[in-house]
Amino acid sequence: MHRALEDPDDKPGRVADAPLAPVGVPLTAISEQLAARPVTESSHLVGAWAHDLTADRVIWSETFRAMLDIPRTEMPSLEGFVARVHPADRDSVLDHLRRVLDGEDGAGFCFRIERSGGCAHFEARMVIDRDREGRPTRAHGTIQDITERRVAEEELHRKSTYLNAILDHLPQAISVFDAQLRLQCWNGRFAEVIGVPPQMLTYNARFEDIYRVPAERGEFGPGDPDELVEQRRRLAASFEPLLFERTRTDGRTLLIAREPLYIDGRVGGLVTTYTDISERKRIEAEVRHLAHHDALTGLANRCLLDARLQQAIADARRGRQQLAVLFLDLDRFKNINDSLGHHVGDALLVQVADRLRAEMRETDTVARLGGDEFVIALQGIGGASDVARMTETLLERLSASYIVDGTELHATPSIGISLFPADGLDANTLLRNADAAMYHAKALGRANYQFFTDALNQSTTARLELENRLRRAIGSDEFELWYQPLLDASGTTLNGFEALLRWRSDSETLHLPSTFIPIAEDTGMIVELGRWVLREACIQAKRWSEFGPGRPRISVNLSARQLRDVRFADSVADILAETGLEPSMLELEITESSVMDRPDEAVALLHRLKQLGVGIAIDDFGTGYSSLSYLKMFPLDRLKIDGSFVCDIDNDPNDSAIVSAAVSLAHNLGLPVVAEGVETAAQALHLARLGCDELQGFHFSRPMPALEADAMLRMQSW
Ligand SMILES: Nc1nc2c(ncn2[C@@H]2O[C@H](COP(=O)(O)O[C@H]3[C@@H](O)[C@H](n4cnc5c(=O)[nH]c(N)nc54)O[C@@H]3COP(=O)(O)O)[C@@H](O)[C@H]2O)c(=O)[nH]1
Repeated sequence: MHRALEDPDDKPGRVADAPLAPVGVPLTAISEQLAARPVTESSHLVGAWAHDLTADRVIWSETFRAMLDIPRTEMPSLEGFVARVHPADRDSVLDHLRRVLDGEDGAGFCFRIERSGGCAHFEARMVIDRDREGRPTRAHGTIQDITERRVAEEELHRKSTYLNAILDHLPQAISVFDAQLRLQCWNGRFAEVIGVPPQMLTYNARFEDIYRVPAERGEFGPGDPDELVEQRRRLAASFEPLLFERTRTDGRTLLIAREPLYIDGRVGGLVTTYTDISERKRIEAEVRHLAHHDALTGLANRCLLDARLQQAIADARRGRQQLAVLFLDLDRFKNINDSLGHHVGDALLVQVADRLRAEMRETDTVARLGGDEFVIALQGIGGASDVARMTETLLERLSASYIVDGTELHATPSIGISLFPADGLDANTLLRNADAAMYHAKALGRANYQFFTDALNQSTTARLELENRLRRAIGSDEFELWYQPLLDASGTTLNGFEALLRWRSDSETLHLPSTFIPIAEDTGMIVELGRWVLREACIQAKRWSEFGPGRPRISVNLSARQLRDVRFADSVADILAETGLEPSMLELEITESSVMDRPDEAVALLHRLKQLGVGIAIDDFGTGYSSLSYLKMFPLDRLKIDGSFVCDIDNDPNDSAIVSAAVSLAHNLGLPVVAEGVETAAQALHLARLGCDELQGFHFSRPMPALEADAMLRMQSW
């Protein structure tokens, strides 16, 4: 810290102030005068002394004696005085006396004496009288107790030492200018922060001289440095509080806080702190970036896409231009993720994002919505043919092979396109329609693009309507369970029923699950609906269990979404407890894909269900992974061979071979096999010969309402 206040110099032998007593006053006069004063320990008392050098006679005043604690009985002498001086100061005192006698101008000196309460400090003045030849004839002088002053100075010194240390340790730079804008106080960082040589910063240095240096370096922007400095000087001279940020030419950002300094109630200067907030700015920018960008690919996220789309729509509306929204989804990306692992999937997404970025113009927005879904907003397009050309290029680039971890991968996109204003006037509609067009592209065989059309519009609208009706239906008793029998291989014994959901939206229309289950899954309604199915099926099975011996088990289909519901196992337990159904009478049918989505979580859930005592069957076996490893991993009770292998089993030897292999695989694992979709007696016979344990299909019975199932059960003896 640099300051105006000089450090107090407590070395004996030097006095900074003017003489306390006039020089040359006759010693006798002083001593008589002083001897008359009371002896007290007061800083303004003065003790006097004289030394007749010719006669070697010393005189001390009463106060002198009192100050130095010398008894009246002691004869005054130079030695007597020196003996009382603090040993550490003796040499310098004697040296001073000697030098003054030798003719040096003797001003004053300081010394200490030891007292019981600590050291007392004295300031001494001394004058030498000389004869005509210049020989010293008499020395005389005064001493004054300056202990109080010294203590105050030491305290001040200690305080300023701490203050300096604190200021130099502060992370901020600090400067204090007085009311005339002259530098009074500053710390080490100040020179560095404003970029001036430290030696330029001196006490009373002028504001304008200091700030000219950064102004000339261009820190205050372009313009005449003198004018720029003058502007700043005028602003500072207003002594108004100020808080502002300044980015330096080296890229660092300073937060500058300026406050008037009040001394005795009046503005006495200006205190300015400079905080380097570059790191904070960097983190803020990073947080802002993260809030608006996808962490994996660095592309815009949903939030930024919405903002950009709204802006682009407003621009397009003003400029009467068109705008295209491309919704892009990678075909079979899930397979890559599942088979090669998420790290490969992620690396692929990053490469896709890079290719998209490379293809797009500055004005376009490329966003990742999550998973393998990307959206591109193209501004200022000429028309649909323009967009088609760009999309074809995109399709070609994205379909070229990728190398991930040294492995060549192939991933094609399906792209849906909507145009502003034709296909929507707001961001949500454009996105929804582009999404619908993308699904259409997928349905048409993937690796292609489709524009949104009126027909699509109609089917999207129809789907939305259905979605709303379904939502209403859940609360209004419009669902029914139908039951399809499961028979033994001979087709004579009823082993169980599969519960199949139906939706009776009015007395006329009975909706099959394929028309509404996918919507219920997409919207999450399946969780509530599935709970209703499970409860209804358990109530029914409990009733049947009371019909008598030969109780049929009940099979209930589960969707992937239900398996992801963390409370699913609890709700199964609750329903069993509520309905009183014996757990072993309930079998849950899950598809391969629904568990392979998150195998670890699925294994845990299936084990919990197993602990409840319910059975678990793999449905549609043969259409998905059909892998031995997962069959071993999951706690299964039955395997249901998909109907697609059954329908042509009598004509296609491959189907027969597949069923045969599946049966031996299941039997080796101790699992019974059900063949579903059995429509003819020949198929039933064929499947029984291949070793299937149970059969299900229209050949035996179509799904039927509960009352019919009741009747069938009562005739169990058929
Ligand atoms: N999550 C839930 N999914 C459910 C529920 N109820 C049904 N579903 C799923 O819907 C799919 C279609 O069911 P549905 O239209 O009822 O068709 C079933 C049978 O009618 C049909 N089947 C049976 N035998 C034959 C046959 O000989 N030929 C033929 N063409 N079709 C036949 O198969 C369907 C039963 O299949 P599966 O479940 O694989 O045993 C259906 O796949 C269910 O997954 C529900 O409550 N929740």
